[in-house]
Amino acid sequence: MLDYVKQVILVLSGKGGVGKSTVSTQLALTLKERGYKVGLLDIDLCGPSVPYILNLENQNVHQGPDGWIPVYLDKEQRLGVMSIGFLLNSRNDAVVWRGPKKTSMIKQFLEDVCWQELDFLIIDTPPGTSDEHITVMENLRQVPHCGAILVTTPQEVAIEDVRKEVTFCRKTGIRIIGIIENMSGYECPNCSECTNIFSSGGGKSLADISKIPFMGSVPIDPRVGKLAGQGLAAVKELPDSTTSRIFTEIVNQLTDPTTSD
Ligand SMILES: Nc1ncnc2c1ncn2[C@@H]1O[C@H](COP(=O)(O)OP(=O)(O)OP(=O)(O)O)[C@@H](O)[C@H]1O
Ligand code: SF4
Repeated sequence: MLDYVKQVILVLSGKGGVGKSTVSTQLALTLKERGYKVGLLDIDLCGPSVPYILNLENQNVHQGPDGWIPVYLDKEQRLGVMSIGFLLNSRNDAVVWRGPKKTSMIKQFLEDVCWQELDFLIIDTPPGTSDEHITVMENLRQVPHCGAILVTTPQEVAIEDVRKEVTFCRKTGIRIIGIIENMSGYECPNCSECTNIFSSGGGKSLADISKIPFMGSVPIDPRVGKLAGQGLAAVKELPDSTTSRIFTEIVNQLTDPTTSD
């Protein structure tokens, strides 16, 4: 399964609203800007926000002879996207499915999308550890070059939840690539001064304690919030921002052969 994908990255968070979809999309956009072929699979069945963030909300996926054809962000087809959101009439439609139906939809997402050859497949998951995660983990355990990035915010309560994610990954045998701390201070768009609104450094200390690589701290930047809905990469639109620098560093870590399995 997924043998045409060089690297699969699951993006996980213990809590909702920590910016997991923002991190997944900026990661995908940064990799695309660097010339990689990328797939972004949104399996947040209850709150699929990737089509909105990438400004692809009114697009439809089509069934080809070999499965679903993803929606492409660019005409060069460097970033393909698949989301349950493409199958709903509106973003506000709730998917109220029981476990078995969710499980079979996720299996279809993993098996029946014609991605073509990909350098990276990024999988945006729902928050927490639910049926969806168990299905994904069971299906991906055998896939070489599969790992998870954990996203958290600096507050203690979010860190506690990410600790549970670490245990979950270790129990299910998924390699943890690293932790990203999002909303780590507020970067003023005028003078670039960064103010710690919450406590800071929680993600880094959890990474140190758990012996997991710490990949970077992304500040709250209102300009990044505004990129959501437009499908624009911070590395291209805000090249001088801290966010751009951090995503560049994160992608360097992912593409450096000495840091991968
Ligand atoms: N670094 C940031 N700077 C500014 N705004 C941000 C940042 N990260 C996320 N946001 C904003 O916070 C909100 C929540 O982000 P996002 O949807 O990515 O979170 P999530 O963890 O995926 O949520 P969910 O639990 O619903 O899946 C969005 O409005 C997003 O634009
Ligand atoms: S951080 Fe700098 S630019 Fe932003 S409000 Fe304060 S002084 Fe003004």
